Order: sequence, then C-alpha cells, then structure tokens
Amino acid sequence: MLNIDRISKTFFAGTINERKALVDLSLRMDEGDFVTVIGSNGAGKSTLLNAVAGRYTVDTGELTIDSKPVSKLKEYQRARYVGRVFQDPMAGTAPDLTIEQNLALALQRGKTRGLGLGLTKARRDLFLEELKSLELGLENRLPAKVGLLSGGQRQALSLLMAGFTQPRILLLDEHTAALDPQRAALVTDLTERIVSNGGLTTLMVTHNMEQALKLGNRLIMMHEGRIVFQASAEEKQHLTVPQLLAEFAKIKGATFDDRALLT
Ligand SMILES: Nc1ncnc2c1ncn2[C@@H]1O[C@H](COP(=O)(O)OP(=O)(O)OP(=O)(O)O)[C@@H](O)[C@H]1O
Repeated sequence: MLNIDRISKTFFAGTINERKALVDLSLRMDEGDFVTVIGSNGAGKSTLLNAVAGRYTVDTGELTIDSKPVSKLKEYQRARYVGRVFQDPMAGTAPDLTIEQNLALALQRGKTRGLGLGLTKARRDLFLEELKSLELGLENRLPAKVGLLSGGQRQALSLLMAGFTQPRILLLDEHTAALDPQRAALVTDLTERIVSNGGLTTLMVTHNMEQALKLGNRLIMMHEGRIVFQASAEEKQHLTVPQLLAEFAKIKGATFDDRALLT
C-alpha cells in the first residue's frame, strides 16, 4: 500500500548547518497497518511524515502509494491520498467556519463535484450521528464557530474529519501532545475507534511510549534518520515500556561505543 524505498533527506547539505534528517530509510506498510513511530528529539520522525505528505521532497529514494510513485507530486497533489492531524489543535480545522461547515468541507475533500459547504438533511443527520459518537456534546453545537472549541474538542473534530475523507494514509503527528492527560486519553481512544472503523492505514508519531504500545499493530523506533528498532504485530503485543527504554539505552550505548572506537 505505502512503500518507502531508501529515502534520504539532508537539510542545508554541504554547509556547516548540514542535517541528515533521513538516511536511506525504508518502510513498507500494508493496507490497514497502523505503525507507531517513536525516537529521540531530532531523530527524523516529523521529516518522515513530511516526506510522505509531500511537504518536503526527498533527495533520493522513492515513495509509492498503491504502487503509484508519488515522490514527485507536490503536497496539494498528494492531499487526496493523505490525511493529517498535527500537534497544534489550531492546524486541522478552519476556526472561522462552523462545526458543520468544517465537516462539510472534509466530506467534500477529494471529490471534484459536490455540494461544497451546502447542507442537506441527510448530511446534517450524518454529522449529528458522528458528533454524538465523540461524546463531547458537539452535536448540540453544529452552528458554533470552531475557533470557540477547546484544544481537545478541535483535535477530536480534526480526527473525525480525517476519517471522513477516507485517506489512503493517515498521518498523526504527536496529535495528543498538546493536550492535558484527560483529553489526551480521550483523543487516544477516539483515534483507535476512527482508525479501526475506517480500516485506515496509519502512521503515528508519538513521544508517549505507552501510547505507542497501546495503539497500532506495528512499532518503529528512529534515531539519526534511520529505523533502529522494529516490532512486528506479533512482537508488539508482548513489548513493554521498560523493554522499549532498554532499546533506547542500547542506541545510546552504540553511539558511545562508536565514539570510543574513533578516539
Ligand atoms: N525545515 C528544516 N530545516 C532545517 N533542518 C530541519 C528542518 N526540519 C527538520 N530539520 C532537522 O532535521 C533533523 C530531524 O528533524 P525532525 O523534526 O524530523 O525530528 P523529530 O524526530 O521529529 O524530532 P522531535 O521529536 O524533536 O520533533 C533535525 O536535525 C532537525 O533539526
């Protein structure tokens, strides 16, 4: 479904500020896979998501979605394949539009013809039903401007909208990191529900190891632009946070040993 084949991305190549963000990275995801991505700061996690979304073009390597090469496609050209929820709750919704207008936009996305923001009774009923499932009381606030909602409510709405668009691949970029623990837990549960109901192929970056273990069927750990540890669906079921921490420690050890070898 998604095939990432030996991609590399270097920022400011050849200068003193050179940063190798992705190094010869490969990852293959099957339809319905939900891969969680963890790793230290600067490991390349966001760059990986940006490379899939088309925000950054890669220097070398190829990305294919459903066997179609997409590396050369611009971000807006990939938008019909890719859904994304960002860390910043302000990023995924239009604050000056109402809840129902935002939902109508999401429903419309990727279609060439349609009602735009037009609202039929059938559409409104669908929105009411979906909003009810969030259990946040938003079904009573369809005409409210989204800018008035809390961060957690906006993230829940962003997720619902991402599900509406039925993307080929859903990218979640630390989408619960800016929320308090209670709302983060709610959005985590909602993520599980929306991804499994829609059978969405999903790539999720998180700094929260418990979340990385709770969600998804596969896990990868990144360091310095590479995947340094992977757990398959079967392996992930038995993984624990202490084991993940031990893997992190191993990486640090390897770096230390490498340096020791060089001196
Ligand atoms: N637009 C950019 N311009 C220059 N350097 C960048 C850019 N984006 C990322 N980098 C660099 O690429 C490397 C990988 O960054 P990236 O943001 O992908 O890491 P990350 O794993 O998401 O980190 P964090 O967990 O801290 O968000 C870092 O060294 C970073 O400084």
